[in-house]
Amino acid sequence: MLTVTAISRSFGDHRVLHDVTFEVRPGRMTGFLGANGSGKTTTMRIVLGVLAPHGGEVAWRGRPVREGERPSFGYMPEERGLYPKMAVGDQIAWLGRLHGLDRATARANTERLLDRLDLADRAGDQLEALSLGNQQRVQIAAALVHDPEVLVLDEPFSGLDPIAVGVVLGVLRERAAAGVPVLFSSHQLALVEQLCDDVVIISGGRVTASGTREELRERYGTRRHELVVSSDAGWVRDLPGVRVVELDGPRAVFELDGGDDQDVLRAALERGAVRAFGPVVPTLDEIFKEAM
Ligand SMILES: Nc1ncnc2c1ncn2[C@@H]1O[C@H](COP(=O)(O)OP(=O)(O)OP(=O)(O)O)[C@@H](O)[C@H]1O
Repeated sequence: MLTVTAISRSFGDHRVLHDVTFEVRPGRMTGFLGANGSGKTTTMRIVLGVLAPHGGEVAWRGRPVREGERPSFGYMPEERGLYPKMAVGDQIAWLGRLHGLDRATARANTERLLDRLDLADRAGDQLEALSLGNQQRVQIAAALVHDPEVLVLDEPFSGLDPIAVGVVLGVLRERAAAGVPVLFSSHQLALVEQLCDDVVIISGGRVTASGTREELRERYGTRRHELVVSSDAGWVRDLPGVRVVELDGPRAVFELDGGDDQDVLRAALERGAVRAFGPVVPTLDEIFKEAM
Protein backbone atom coordinates (compact mmCIF):
# COMPACT_ATOMS: atom_id res chain seq x y z
CA MET A 1 0.00 0.00 0.00
CA LEU A 2 1.17 3.51 -0.85
CA THR A 3 -0.06 6.03 1.70
CA VAL A 4 -0.02 9.79 1.46
CA THR A 5 -0.61 11.38 4.86
CA ALA A 6 -1.32 15.05 5.58
CA ILE A 7 0.92 16.36 2.80
CA SER A 8 1.20 20.13 2.61
CA ARG A 9 3.17 22.30 0.23
CA SER A 10 3.46 26.00 -0.57
CA PHE A 11 5.14 27.95 -3.34
CA GLY A 12 6.16 31.24 -1.77
CA ASP A 13 3.10 32.49 0.13
CA HIS A 14 0.77 30.36 -1.95
CA ARG A 15 -0.32 27.20 -0.14
CA VAL A 16 -1.22 24.72 -2.85
CA LEU A 17 -1.68 21.51 -0.82
CA HIS A 18 -3.52 21.26 2.51
CA ASP A 19 -3.26 18.02 4.48
CA VAL A 20 -3.64 15.82 1.44
CA THR A 21 -4.33 12.26 2.60
CA PHE A 22 -5.23 9.17 0.55
CA GLU A 23 -4.04 5.68 -0.22
CA VAL A 24 -3.28 3.76 -3.37
CA ARG A 25 -3.88 0.06 -2.90
CA PRO A 26 -1.93 -2.73 -4.57
CA GLY A 27 -3.70 -4.27 -7.50
CA ARG A 28 -6.00 -1.26 -7.92
CA MET A 29 -6.24 1.52 -10.46
CA THR A 30 -6.74 4.77 -8.58
CA GLY A 31 -7.96 7.80 -10.54
CA PHE A 32 -6.78 11.18 -9.27
CA LEU A 33 -9.27 13.81 -10.36
CA GLY A 34 -9.22 17.56 -10.08
CA ALA A 35 -9.68 20.76 -12.04
CA ASN A 36 -6.72 22.65 -13.51
CA GLY A 37 -4.45 23.93 -10.78
CA SER A 38 -6.04 21.82 -8.03
CA GLY A 39 -2.71 20.25 -7.05
CA LYS A 40 -2.56 16.88 -8.84
CA THR A 41 0.87 17.30 -10.40
CA THR A 42 2.35 18.78 -7.22
CA THR A 43 1.01 15.81 -5.22
CA MET A 44 2.36 13.30 -7.73
CA ARG A 45 5.77 14.95 -7.75
CA ILE A 46 5.87 14.72 -3.97
CA VAL A 47 4.85 11.05 -4.07
CA LEU A 48 7.73 10.46 -6.47
CA GLY A 49 10.23 12.42 -4.39
CA VAL A 50 10.87 14.92 -7.18
CA LEU A 51 9.57 17.62 -4.84
CA ALA A 52 9.78 17.75 -1.04
CA PRO A 53 6.60 18.28 1.02
CA HIS A 54 6.52 21.00 3.68
CA GLY A 55 4.59 18.69 5.97
CA GLY A 56 3.26 15.16 5.99
CA GLU A 57 4.62 11.89 4.74
CA VAL A 58 4.55 9.40 1.90
CA ALA A 59 4.94 5.75 2.88
CA TRP A 60 5.29 2.58 0.83
CA ARG A 61 4.63 -0.77 2.48
CA GLY A 62 4.39 0.97 5.85
CA ARG A 63 7.80 2.66 5.64
CA PRO A 64 8.28 6.37 5.00
CA VAL A 65 9.96 6.99 1.65
CA ARG A 66 12.51 9.75 1.39
CA GLU A 67 14.19 11.54 -1.46
CA GLY A 68 16.46 9.24 -3.45
CA GLU A 69 14.73 6.10 -2.13
CA ARG A 70 12.27 5.52 -4.93
CA PRO A 71 14.09 3.51 -7.57
CA SER A 72 11.21 1.10 -8.05
CA PHE A 73 8.59 3.78 -8.75
CA GLY A 74 7.57 4.30 -12.36
CA TYR A 75 6.66 7.86 -13.25
CA MET A 76 5.12 9.37 -16.34
CA PRO A 77 5.48 13.14 -15.90
CA GLU A 78 3.16 15.71 -17.41
CA GLU A 79 6.08 17.31 -19.23
CA ARG A 80 7.24 14.33 -21.22
CA GLY A 81 11.04 14.42 -20.88
CA LEU A 82 12.31 12.06 -23.58
CA TYR A 83 14.86 12.74 -26.32
CA PRO A 84 13.23 13.62 -29.66
CA LYS A 85 16.23 12.59 -31.78
CA MET A 86 16.96 9.22 -30.13
CA ALA A 87 15.59 5.96 -31.54
CA VAL A 88 12.59 4.72 -29.57
CA GLY A 89 13.97 1.26 -28.72
CA ASP A 90 17.41 2.57 -27.70
CA GLN A 91 15.81 5.21 -25.52
CA ILE A 92 13.60 2.80 -23.58
CA ALA A 93 16.41 0.27 -23.13
CA TRP A 94 18.74 3.05 -21.96
CA LEU A 95 16.17 4.15 -19.36
CA GLY A 96 15.98 0.54 -18.19
CA ARG A 97 19.77 0.53 -17.78
CA LEU A 98 19.57 3.80 -15.80
CA HIS A 99 17.20 2.00 -13.43
CA GLY A 100 19.78 -0.71 -12.89
CA LEU A 101 18.69 -3.41 -15.35
CA ASP A 102 21.41 -5.41 -17.09
CA ARG A 103 21.67 -4.96 -20.85
CA ALA A 104 19.86 -8.17 -21.80
CA THR A 105 16.93 -7.56 -19.42
CA ALA A 106 16.62 -3.92 -20.54
CA ARG A 107 16.47 -5.06 -24.18
CA ALA A 108 14.03 -7.87 -23.47
CA ASN A 109 11.71 -5.61 -21.45
CA THR A 110 11.86 -2.96 -24.17
CA GLU A 111 10.91 -5.44 -26.88
CA ARG A 112 8.09 -6.90 -24.83
CA LEU A 113 6.64 -3.49 -24.02
CA LEU A 114 6.92 -2.05 -27.52
CA ASP A 115 5.26 -5.15 -28.83
CA ARG A 116 2.50 -4.90 -26.23
CA LEU A 117 1.97 -1.23 -27.10
CA ASP A 118 1.80 -1.96 -30.84
CA LEU A 119 5.04 -0.09 -31.47
CA ALA A 120 7.35 -2.98 -32.38
CA ASP A 121 7.80 -1.72 -35.95
CA ARG A 122 8.74 1.78 -34.72
CA ALA A 123 11.62 0.74 -32.45
CA GLY A 124 14.25 2.06 -34.86
CA ASP A 125 12.52 5.41 -35.54
CA GLN A 126 13.43 8.66 -33.87
CA LEU A 127 10.84 9.63 -31.26
CA GLU A 128 10.01 12.89 -33.05
CA ALA A 129 9.03 10.97 -36.20
CA LEU A 130 6.09 9.38 -34.32
CA SER A 131 2.62 10.85 -34.02
CA LEU A 132 1.82 12.46 -30.65
CA GLY A 133 -0.36 9.53 -29.64
CA ASN A 134 2.44 7.07 -30.43
CA GLN A 135 4.93 9.24 -28.55
CA GLN A 136 2.62 8.96 -25.60
CA ARG A 137 2.72 5.16 -25.83
CA VAL A 138 6.51 5.43 -25.76
CA GLN A 139 6.16 7.45 -22.55
CA ILE A 140 4.18 4.61 -21.03
CA ALA A 141 6.93 2.19 -22.03
CA ALA A 142 9.49 4.53 -20.42
CA ALA A 143 7.57 4.49 -17.13
CA LEU A 144 7.24 0.68 -17.16
CA VAL A 145 10.53 -0.62 -18.52
CA HIS A 146 12.09 -1.39 -15.12
CA ASP A 147 9.02 -3.27 -13.84
CA PRO A 148 8.28 -0.70 -11.14
CA GLU A 149 6.60 -1.64 -7.86
CA VAL A 150 4.45 1.51 -7.95
CA LEU A 151 3.17 3.43 -10.98
CA VAL A 152 2.34 7.15 -10.94
CA LEU A 153 1.11 8.58 -14.24
CA ASP A 154 0.23 12.20 -14.95
CA GLU A 155 -2.52 12.33 -17.60
CA PRO A 156 -1.53 9.08 -19.35
CA PHE A 157 -4.69 9.00 -21.48
CA SER A 158 -4.84 12.60 -22.67
CA GLY A 159 -4.58 12.88 -26.42
CA LEU A 160 -5.05 9.15 -27.08
CA ASP A 161 -7.66 7.85 -29.49
CA PRO A 162 -10.05 5.15 -28.21
CA ILE A 163 -7.93 2.32 -29.62
CA ALA A 164 -4.79 3.65 -27.97
CA VAL A 165 -6.71 4.13 -24.71
CA GLY A 166 -7.63 0.45 -24.86
CA VAL A 167 -4.03 -0.62 -25.51
CA VAL A 168 -2.57 1.53 -22.71
CA LEU A 169 -5.35 0.51 -20.35
CA GLY A 170 -4.65 -3.17 -21.05
CA VAL A 171 -0.99 -2.69 -20.14
CA LEU A 172 -1.80 -0.78 -16.93
CA ARG A 173 -4.46 -3.29 -15.89
CA GLU A 174 -1.94 -6.10 -16.30
CA ARG A 175 0.41 -4.30 -13.92
CA ALA A 176 -2.38 -3.68 -11.46
CA ALA A 177 -3.38 -7.35 -11.64
CA ALA A 178 0.23 -8.24 -10.81
CA GLY A 179 -0.20 -6.31 -7.53
CA VAL A 180 1.18 -2.89 -8.53
CA PRO A 181 -0.66 0.17 -7.16
CA VAL A 182 -1.43 2.46 -10.11
CA LEU A 183 -2.18 6.15 -9.54
CA PHE A 184 -3.14 8.22 -12.57
CA SER A 185 -4.46 11.73 -12.96
CA SER A 186 -7.04 12.71 -15.52
CA HIS A 187 -9.52 15.37 -16.53
CA GLN A 188 -11.53 12.87 -18.57
CA LEU A 189 -14.21 11.91 -16.10
CA ALA A 190 -16.12 9.52 -18.35
CA LEU A 191 -12.90 7.68 -19.05
CA VAL A 192 -11.90 7.50 -15.39
CA GLU A 193 -15.36 6.21 -14.62
CA GLN A 194 -14.73 3.17 -16.80
CA LEU A 195 -11.11 2.64 -15.84
CA CYS A 196 -10.55 3.14 -12.17
CA ASP A 197 -11.35 1.05 -9.12
CA ASP A 198 -10.75 3.85 -6.62
CA VAL A 199 -11.14 7.60 -6.95
CA VAL A 200 -9.50 10.55 -5.17
CA ILE A 201 -10.98 13.97 -5.90
CA ILE A 202 -8.88 17.04 -5.11
CA SER A 203 -10.12 20.61 -5.15
CA GLY A 204 -8.11 23.70 -4.21
CA GLY A 205 -5.35 21.50 -2.78
CA ARG A 206 -7.70 19.54 -0.48
CA VAL A 207 -9.03 16.00 -0.93
CA THR A 208 -12.79 16.46 -1.05
CA ALA A 209 -13.78 12.84 -1.67
CA SER A 210 -12.08 9.47 -1.88
CA GLY A 211 -13.07 5.82 -1.91
CA THR A 212 -14.02 3.06 -4.29
CA ARG A 213 -16.09 4.08 -7.28
CA GLU A 214 -19.06 2.25 -5.79
CA GLU A 215 -18.66 3.92 -2.38
CA LEU A 216 -18.64 7.37 -3.96
CA ARG A 217 -21.70 6.54 -6.02
CA GLU A 218 -23.50 5.33 -2.93
CA ARG A 219 -22.44 8.29 -0.83
CA TYR A 220 -23.52 10.81 -3.43
CA GLY A 221 -26.20 8.86 -5.13
CA THR A 222 -28.86 7.73 -2.71
CA ARG A 223 -30.68 11.04 -2.67
CA ARG A 224 -32.16 11.04 -6.15
CA HIS A 225 -34.79 8.71 -7.47
CA GLU A 226 -36.31 8.28 -10.87
CA LEU A 227 -39.91 7.48 -11.69
CA VAL A 228 -41.22 6.77 -15.17
CA VAL A 229 -44.97 6.30 -15.59
CA SER A 230 -47.13 5.98 -18.70
CA SER A 231 -48.70 9.44 -18.59
CA ASP A 232 -47.70 12.86 -17.26
CA ALA A 233 -45.84 12.64 -13.94
CA GLY A 234 -46.55 16.25 -12.89
CA TRP A 235 -48.61 15.09 -9.88
CA VAL A 236 -45.37 14.04 -8.12
CA ARG A 237 -44.76 17.74 -7.37
CA ASP A 238 -47.79 17.73 -5.04
CA LEU A 239 -46.65 14.80 -2.89
CA PRO A 240 -45.57 15.75 0.63
CA GLY A 241 -41.86 15.28 1.48
CA VAL A 242 -40.81 15.10 -2.16
CA ARG A 243 -38.87 17.68 -4.16
CA VAL A 244 -38.93 17.27 -7.93
CA VAL A 245 -35.62 18.21 -9.56
CA GLU A 246 -36.42 17.19 -13.13
CA LEU A 247 -39.74 16.69 -14.87
CA ASP A 248 -40.09 15.62 -18.47
CA GLY A 249 -43.53 14.27 -19.39
CA PRO A 250 -43.84 10.78 -17.87
CA ARG A 251 -40.40 10.96 -16.20
CA ALA A 252 -39.69 12.62 -12.87
CA VAL A 253 -36.44 12.76 -10.92
CA PHE A 254 -36.99 13.66 -7.30
CA GLU A 255 -35.23 13.98 -3.96
CA LEU A 256 -36.81 12.96 -0.68
CA ASP A 257 -37.33 15.72 1.81
CA GLY A 258 -38.81 13.75 4.68
CA GLY A 259 -40.91 11.55 2.37
CA ASP A 260 -40.58 7.83 1.65
CA ASP A 261 -39.71 6.50 -1.81
CA GLN A 262 -42.16 3.59 -1.38
CA ASP A 263 -45.03 6.08 -0.81
CA VAL A 264 -44.17 7.64 -4.16
CA LEU A 265 -44.21 4.22 -5.81
CA ARG A 266 -47.60 3.38 -4.24
CA ALA A 267 -49.03 6.72 -5.38
CA ALA A 268 -47.78 6.06 -8.91
CA LEU A 269 -49.27 2.51 -9.03
CA GLU A 270 -52.62 3.90 -7.89
CA ARG A 271 -52.58 6.10 -10.99
CA GLY A 272 -51.56 3.44 -13.52
CA ALA A 273 -48.54 1.59 -14.89
CA VAL A 274 -45.01 2.24 -13.61
CA ARG A 275 -42.32 1.78 -16.27
CA ALA A 276 -39.25 2.46 -14.12
CA PHE A 277 -38.54 3.26 -10.51
CA GLY A 278 -35.31 3.38 -8.52
CA PRO A 279 -32.35 5.40 -7.26
CA VAL A 280 -30.44 7.40 -9.84
CA VAL A 281 -26.81 6.29 -10.04
CA PRO A 282 -24.79 9.48 -10.42
CA THR A 283 -22.05 9.79 -13.01
CA LEU A 284 -18.55 10.60 -11.84
CA ASP A 285 -19.08 13.97 -13.48
CA GLU A 286 -21.97 14.72 -11.10
CA ILE A 287 -20.02 13.44 -8.08
CA PHE A 288 -17.03 15.50 -9.15
CA LYS A 289 -19.09 18.69 -9.37
CA GLU A 290 -20.69 18.03 -6.01
CA ALA A 291 -17.36 17.26 -4.34
CA MET A 292 -15.70 20.44 -5.65
N1 LIG B 1 7.00 25.32 -9.28
C1 LIG B 1 5.94 26.07 -8.96
N2 LIG B 1 6.08 27.34 -8.55
C2 LIG B 1 4.99 28.09 -8.21
N3 LIG B 1 3.72 27.64 -8.22
C3 LIG B 1 3.52 26.38 -8.62
C4 LIG B 1 4.61 25.53 -9.01
N4 LIG B 1 4.09 24.30 -9.34
C5 LIG B 1 2.75 24.40 -9.19
N5 LIG B 1 2.41 25.64 -8.75
C6 LIG B 1 1.04 26.10 -8.43
O1 LIG B 1 0.43 25.11 -7.63
C7 LIG B 1 -0.95 24.98 -7.95
C8 LIG B 1 -1.24 23.53 -8.27
O2 LIG B 1 -0.61 23.17 -9.49
P1 LIG B 1 -0.58 21.70 -10.06
O3 LIG B 1 0.28 21.71 -11.29
O4 LIG B 1 -0.21 20.75 -8.99
O5 LIG B 1 -2.10 21.46 -10.45
P2 LIG B 1 -2.77 20.35 -11.36
O6 LIG B 1 -3.96 19.88 -10.62
O7 LIG B 1 -1.77 19.33 -11.77
O8 LIG B 1 -3.23 21.20 -12.63
P3 LIG B 1 -3.37 20.78 -14.18
O9 LIG B 1 -4.56 19.90 -14.27
O10 LIG B 1 -3.58 22.11 -14.83
O11 LIG B 1 -2.09 20.13 -14.58
C9 LIG B 1 -1.21 25.93 -9.10
O12 LIG B 1 -1.76 27.11 -8.57
C10 LIG B 1 0.16 26.20 -9.66
O13 LIG B 1 0.24 27.48 -10.24
